This record gives sequence, C-alpha cells and structure tokens, in this order.
Amino acid sequence: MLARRACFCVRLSRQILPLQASGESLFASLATPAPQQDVAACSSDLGELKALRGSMHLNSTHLVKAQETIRLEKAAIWEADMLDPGVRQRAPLFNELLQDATLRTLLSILMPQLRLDGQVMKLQTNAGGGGCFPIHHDSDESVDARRLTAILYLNRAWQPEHGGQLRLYPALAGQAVDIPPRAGTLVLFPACRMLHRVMPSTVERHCMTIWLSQNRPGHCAPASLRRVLEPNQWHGKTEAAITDSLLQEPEARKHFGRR
Ligand SMILES: O=C(O)CCC(=O)C(=O)O
Ligand SMILES: [Fe+2]
Repeated sequence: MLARRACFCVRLSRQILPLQASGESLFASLATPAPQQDVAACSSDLGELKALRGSMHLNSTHLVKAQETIRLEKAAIWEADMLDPGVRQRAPLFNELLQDATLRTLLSILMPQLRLDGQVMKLQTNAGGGGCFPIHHDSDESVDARRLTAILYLNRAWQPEHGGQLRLYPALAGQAVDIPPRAGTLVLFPACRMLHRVMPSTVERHCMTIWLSQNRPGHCAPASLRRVLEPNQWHGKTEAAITDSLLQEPEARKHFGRR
C-alpha cells in the first residue's frame, strides 16, 4: 500500500512539475497506476455510487447578475455530497479516499504557495441523454476556500461516440483540451482559474470530484519533506529507484502512511 501510494505520487509529480511553471494554465491528466487493481476498485466504487441513487440531488448552476442570482437545475446531473453523514456511511470506499491526505500532501509540497489543508468530495452520475455542464469556473478566491479540482472518472466502457468529454480552456495554451472520462483517469486543475465544461453525454457517466482547499493562510508542508521530494534529486533515476529512495525517508514514510 505504501509503495503504491509513493509510486503514484512520483508519477503525479512528474506530470505536474513541467506544467506548474505556467501557473494559470496548469492541468494534469493521468491514468492511475496498477491498472488491474484500478479496474477492480472502479467496479466496486461504481457499485457504491449506484447504491446512493436515493441520496442524490440535481446539480444546479448559479447565474450571478447585478441584482439577482438565477438557479438553473440540470435535468440529468445527479450528485451526492460527502459532507452528508448518511452518504459517507453508505459509501465507505469513497469515504476512505476522502480521508486520505496523500494527494493533498504531495501537491502542497510541489506548490507550497497553495497551502492546501483541506478537502471535500462529491459523487456525480450523469444520466446521459445529453447531460452536460455549461462553461464555468468551479470557485472564486472571494467565495470559498477551494483551490484545486481533482476529478477521477469511473467509466470503464467509455467510447468517443458517447461524448461527455471534459473540455478545459487553459488560458496560455490557446486552445481547448478534451479529457476522455475513461475509468482511472485523474484530472487536476485550478478551481478558480480554469474555465471548463462537460460535453453532452449520450450514455450514463460517473465521476468523483475532490476539491482541495486552503482554509488557513500560512499552513505549509514541512521543510524536511520538501527536501526529500526535491525534483532535482530525481534526475536520471528510474521511477522504481525514486520510489525506493522515497520510502527510505522516515518523514516521507510517515506522510505516505497517514490517512
Ligand atoms: O463531470 C465532470 O467531468 C466535471 C463536472 C464539473 O465541472 C463540476 O462538477 O463542476
Ligand atoms: Fe466544474
């Protein structure tokens, strides 16, 4: 378990480091490691999500105008909020993931300016029949503490003709990027800066979103851990060698083992 998490972190860092220099247009999309285990995990996660049908509510978009805010319900997008204790109890696998600080710890080390110190989760089922999201930002610095969006897709049988791609509009890239919502794909982007939408989906589509937040200004990953993960030390080494050396470090072991 420890090695799997450490290896996941190394892969994630390698994706993120070249992108983070561009700040505004940061995004990363990666297949999670150990495909066989992922498929098994995705099937059980999906079963858990389907069992939650009764606790889901329709997602709505808030259109903010000068004098009023209009709320538009989306007919096909059903969501369950993990802040609801009933949902947490009926979705133990997702709850375990919600309690896991690995991704947040790693991202805090790579991007200390974000000072990530909390996370919330929602589960989503798009019923198909054209279900989609209009173009939007997930948050705003003045509205709440969410700073990074992480979405894990759970659609094993996804085909391009099903639609439902996540379309990102990275400011500096100059053109839109489509992410297929394939099982095991994890996508990361800044919650307040990345415009995005979901293309109409002709089939049922499932995903889980974690929003990583910055609640306490001044919170930062320990310096000793930042040194351990200093990417210059990785130059020329294989992923397995980096994972091994990471696991030798007591400070890193402590963090990867933390729930
Ligand atoms: O379903 C997706 O891929 C993204 C959904 C989304 O943009 C949101 O929940 O804010
Ligand atoms: Fe969004």
